[in-house]
Amino acid sequence: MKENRKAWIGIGSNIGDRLSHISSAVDELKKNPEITFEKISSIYETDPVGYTDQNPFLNAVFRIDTSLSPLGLLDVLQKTEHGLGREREIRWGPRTIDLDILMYNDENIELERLIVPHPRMQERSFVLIPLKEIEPDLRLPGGTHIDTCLHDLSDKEGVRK
Ligand SMILES: Nc1nc2nc(S)n(CCO)c2c(=O)[nH]1
Repeated sequence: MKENRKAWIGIGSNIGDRLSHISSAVDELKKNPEITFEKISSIYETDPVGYTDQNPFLNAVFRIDTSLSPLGLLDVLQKTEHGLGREREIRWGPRTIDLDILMYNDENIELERLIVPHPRMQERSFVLIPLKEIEPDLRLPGGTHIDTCLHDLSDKEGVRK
């Protein structure tokens, strides 16, 4: 019997009917017998960071319980993205749906395909604000309390419920 593991996933969309893309992706993942949704944040409207010349995103974060391995989970997320028409044109560019593994248990993973914890999560209010909603007392990888991390970020006003 495989023991189950916790994973935190970031979801985002900034093309087309963003809300329906997000709810379709969640519905698709909920059908997977190896994934149990435990918590899901509100959906936030967020200003684009990184590549800023694009439409605003809708973002959320959810926690799952899963028997999938990290790469097994990545495969399921990428299949879900492709099923919703995600085309990886510009790496940082607009996308119908984006599913990122933020954390997987307390594991550190450094693979070509997968780096966990997500290397940019601690500098992104569009991740930390929804994450704090579902995990208010979370200590981020490296031990920093999520409030401390959020306090230092300057892009908080770019995240709106
Ligand atoms: N607000 C916001 N900005 C972003 N920039 C990139 S790249 N992405 C894609 C996630 O890696 C986002 C996003 O999801 N939300």
